[in-house]
Amino acid sequence: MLEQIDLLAGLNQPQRQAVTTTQGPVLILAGPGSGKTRVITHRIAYLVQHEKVLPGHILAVTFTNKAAREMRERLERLIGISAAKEMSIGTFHAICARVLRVEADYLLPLGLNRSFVILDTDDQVTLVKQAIKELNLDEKLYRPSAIHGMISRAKNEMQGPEQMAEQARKYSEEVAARVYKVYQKLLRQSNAVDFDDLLMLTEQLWRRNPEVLEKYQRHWCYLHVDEFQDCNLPQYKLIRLLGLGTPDRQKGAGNVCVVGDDDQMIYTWRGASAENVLRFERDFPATKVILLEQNYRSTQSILDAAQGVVRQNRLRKEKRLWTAKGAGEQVIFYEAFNDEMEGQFVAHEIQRLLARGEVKHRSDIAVMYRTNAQSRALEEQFLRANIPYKVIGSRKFYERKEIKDMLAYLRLLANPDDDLSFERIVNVPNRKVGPKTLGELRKWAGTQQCSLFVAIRTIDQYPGLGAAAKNALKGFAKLIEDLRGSIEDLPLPDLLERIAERSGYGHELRANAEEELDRWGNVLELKRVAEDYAEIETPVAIELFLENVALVGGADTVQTGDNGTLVSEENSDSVTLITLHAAKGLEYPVVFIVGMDEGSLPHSRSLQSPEQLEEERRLAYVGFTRAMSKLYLVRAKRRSLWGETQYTETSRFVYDIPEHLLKQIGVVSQNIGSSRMTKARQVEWDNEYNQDPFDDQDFGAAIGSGRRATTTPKWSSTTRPGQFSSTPKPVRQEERTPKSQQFKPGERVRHDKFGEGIILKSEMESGTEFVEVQFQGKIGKKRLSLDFARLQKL
Ligand SMILES: Nc1ncnc2c1ncn2[C@@H]1O[C@H](COP(=O)(O)OP(=O)(O)OP(=O)(O)O)[C@@H](O)[C@H]1O
Ligand SMILES: [Mg+2]
Repeated sequence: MLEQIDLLAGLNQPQRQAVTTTQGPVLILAGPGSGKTRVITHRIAYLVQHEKVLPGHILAVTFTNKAAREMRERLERLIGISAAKEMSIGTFHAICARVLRVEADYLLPLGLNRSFVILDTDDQVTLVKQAIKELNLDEKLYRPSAIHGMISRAKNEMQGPEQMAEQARKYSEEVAARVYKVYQKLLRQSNAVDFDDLLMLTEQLWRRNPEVLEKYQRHWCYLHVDEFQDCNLPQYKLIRLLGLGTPDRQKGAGNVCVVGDDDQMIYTWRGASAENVLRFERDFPATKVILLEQNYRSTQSILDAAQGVVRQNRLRKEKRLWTAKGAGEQVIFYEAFNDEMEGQFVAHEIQRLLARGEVKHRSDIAVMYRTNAQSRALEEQFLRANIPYKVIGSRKFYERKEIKDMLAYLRLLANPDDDLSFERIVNVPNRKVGPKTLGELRKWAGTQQCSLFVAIRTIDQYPGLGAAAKNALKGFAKLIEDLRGSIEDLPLPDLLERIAERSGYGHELRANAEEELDRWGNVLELKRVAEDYAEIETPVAIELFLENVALVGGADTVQTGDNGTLVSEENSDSVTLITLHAAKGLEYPVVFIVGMDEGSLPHSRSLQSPEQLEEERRLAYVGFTRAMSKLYLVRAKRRSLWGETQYTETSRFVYDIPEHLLKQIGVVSQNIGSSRMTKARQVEWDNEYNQDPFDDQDFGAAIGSGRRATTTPKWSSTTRPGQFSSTPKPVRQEERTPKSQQFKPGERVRHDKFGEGIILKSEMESGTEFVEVQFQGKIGKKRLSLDFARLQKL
């Protein structure tokens, strides 16, 4: 028998009120960390334990599957596994999919049956493409991803093709409405629905069939919704239909409890709207509004820093939020020279926190970023530093499909006999080389005792394949031959670009719509990695590049599960890498947010629109407020955005943090002469950072000087980030005598500690030669200043 836990003991007064107000509509509006999710969980347990509500009558809607899992686990601990099992806990999409399968008979007139499939975003875009073709529209003029986005937005506003056409103000919208119609037809023809359909169809089903609605109203008579601020219109309507309660109740008096925080609304691009709260109060006039003001998660410094950022938004209601945790530490701000060193800093700092016992478990640490492609630089450094990590919401960078595909192209160019790579990409993008053709080609290669690629040369002699299949194969072979022909002329990054363009794969990836899995962004990030090899002869560059990739993406990576999280590391102690969007609702003792620069956060796409900027601000707010005791804001002064290296500016959000709450550590930036280029010159650690792991001088030398540069001006904790770029400080007291460049890309060198390597790049900066070297094995790439590093030519 499960011991009864006092469900109210650990709650403050308004939280108790929220838990015990079990009848009628309840709206909880409160800031991050104030216990909204905890209140929902305890309320559900309370309903079962005290009010003897049957668990089957309880529905809880969460924003992600992960959140649903966590809530279920919490409830298992509070009221036992068997009771928790009977409850419905899931995302809107999951719940709707279940309803639709049960009520599949109602879908028959629409051309759907019980075994309908739910298309993922890639498949949805493919279907949009097909619809565009069917309408004889030019795919170049009407990008499938853009049209797909417009259709999805229309669906989120609950418009069908006709309504979309009626409301169209621009020609492109008219076109999209036409595509929408064909797209829906194609969906139904293949007995398929997209994500938006799940919501719309359920809403329609309930609205048009009162008897069905009533069944669910009686079944799920206690409704809970977490992250209410991010509901879109169909989701809101589902809440309203269900929440109105059974027909024998007074209108608008159902047992519906929604919790949210308008400052954390980060999905307006999916149709979330600030109207929700107003609508709710209008639709449910009996609503009891409960405010929670105590934050139990973060220190006051973290809260104040976060509020400094979100307070700049115009369209918001001020909320009170305080914590009993005390001021805590300042927020730490660090500027790295480039994104590689940004990752290096995070990795070293994590090691330092663990070594000093400041953090016990790696799972207490999360590193957050704006876009998935940003995980690459971090992953590379974590692998080098042997820090176990898991990527949430996406696969590890080198396991992402588009990256594996691009690398397979490169491998095949380097080695045409690489059958594994051949098989991976012979039909990527689709060239009509199906499994059957491939099977026949394998047979032919078997009889000829050669690789698949070589077998194509003689494929005309093989009777087992038709002309169309042979032509498809020959077309592919020609593509690879042509690309091989350009190896000598093109630097590695350009070669990657040519592969993407000539193969048509780039076009296909750009057509992909999903914001959160920006596949083309990942390919550009791969190209960025290749930039480091641009100055080396391409055949050697390919070899080094693939070697480096094998090192960071190879042996020690673990299999991933369906949802992209690591299976075998799921329960092991690892650091979490996660996008800001996916981090909503979560909390960690230590949070690093990387990419705190203009263009990354706020994202470059948002800079033109005040509304989108406000959303970026809320996103930063969500990120900051995930931290319990330590928050690091990290940025790179030089970053490659969309494949090009640029000097960046500190994120405007950093400047919104009250000065006394921010402590800058690390590199001083400087204006050199008339050049506008900001350069990293000096490293200096505050006293408390003296036990830093950079003792080995590896990092210091890498940035240019290291702790030996005792003349570095020490700055106070009140210095504002970015200020350095306008107030140059002396670097060295002695004058430098200009030296000439000693190393060239491609040269082999030896370093006392790092061993043998190859020079990738050499550049002079203010009289100092900086080289980038790829060392063998785990050491990998390093940027060294020749003022300090001793390199011997081999
Ligand atoms: N009364 C309380 N006493 C002790 N700890 C509490 C109390 N209320 C909440 N907490 C703790 O505070 C943390 C934040 O709570 P919770 O995640 O429920 O906040 P939230 O309002 O849902 O935040 P977010 O808006 O970020 O989703 C959790 O660790 C939770 O267990
Ligand atoms: Mg929450």
